[in-house]
Amino acid sequence: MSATAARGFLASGTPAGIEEAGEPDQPPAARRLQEGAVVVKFGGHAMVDADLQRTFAEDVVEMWRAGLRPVVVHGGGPQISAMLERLDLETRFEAGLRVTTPETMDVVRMVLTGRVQRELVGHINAHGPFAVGMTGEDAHTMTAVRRPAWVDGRPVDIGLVGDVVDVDPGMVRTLLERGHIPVVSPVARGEDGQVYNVNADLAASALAVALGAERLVVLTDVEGLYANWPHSTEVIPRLTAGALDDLLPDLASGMLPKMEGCLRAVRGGVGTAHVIDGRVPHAVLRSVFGKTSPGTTVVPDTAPRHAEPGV
Ligand SMILES: Nc1ncnc2c1ncn2[C@@H]1O[C@H](COP(=O)(O)OP(=O)(O)O)[C@@H](O)[C@H]1O
Ligand SMILES: CC(=O)N[C@@H](CCC(=O)OP(=O)(O)O)C(=O)O
Repeated sequence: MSATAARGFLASGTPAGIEEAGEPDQPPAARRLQEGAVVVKFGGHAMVDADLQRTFAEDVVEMWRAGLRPVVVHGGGPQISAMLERLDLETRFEAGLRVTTPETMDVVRMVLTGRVQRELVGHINAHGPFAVGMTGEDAHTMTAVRRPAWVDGRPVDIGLVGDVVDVDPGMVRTLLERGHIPVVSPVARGEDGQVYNVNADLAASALAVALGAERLVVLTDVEGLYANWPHSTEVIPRLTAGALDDLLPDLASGMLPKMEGCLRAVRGGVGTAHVIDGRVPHAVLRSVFGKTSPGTTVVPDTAPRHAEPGV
């Protein structure tokens, strides 16, 4: 779907490929979502293609034009790994999280805030003066503590990896109220004076909870959560928080922080959390305005079995 078609969808109807979502001038999902923020996490694997970055930016601006309040939290794992490799620095992951030495942390901060965030801000601002980049450090938005990790039941030291324990959403709210689209890098401050590397899925989830967001939408490089991966690529379309909780210990690394983030989000009051395929152009618009979201939807335990349009 082109940007013009996407605009057409919001303005006057439904282009091919998107299910009818409601009245043509403004889909019901849009009306409902205007009440709250929609936190969109753009994963590093989904953003390796410049065209996808551009269509992602178009989607975010279209959401804004429809009256929604999008907040972007970006990843950048592959981009960090590429830079570490160029610098001849070793990198490894434990339980889906990058083992972060002080030297690694410098590179993480440089790549996320100096490059990935700037690129996204640039793509969004090609459409107008919307995006403002910030990190979790700014205005004490995210406070983190060192995250403990276990592998096979044994504790492992993963260094300066943070778990967000406090979010002050004031600055993000101020930006939203002033009509901006915040673009947030997943770096947080610690009360111990350290800067922490936070997995972007978990940062997005914590921010969504603090904002009381209507939705968390996580873009990645697969169609959703696969049942029995890597043996099958059958997508689980819908999960309650309780069912996801049971599944979590069996998940492999990439999906682990994503699904943990979705679980924390819905348990923290976010309406629904969605994992969708960011390789599909305009996936965000399909998720937010379609009758049902593609990919995997996580709902609170109390959610009605037959969800409303747009869920
Ligand atoms: N159950 C699963 N379903 C789908 N993908 C899975 C699953 N378990 C592990 N994965 C892996 O997780 C990856 C997505 O996580 P990740 O590489 O961290 O992406 P991102 O950069 O979007 O955060 C997929 O490409 C896939 O290889
Ligand atoms: C602690 C930790 O693992 N932090 C991540 C932060 C970036 C991220 O999460 O990027 P994706 O969403 O693209 O995976 C990292 O260093 O790769």
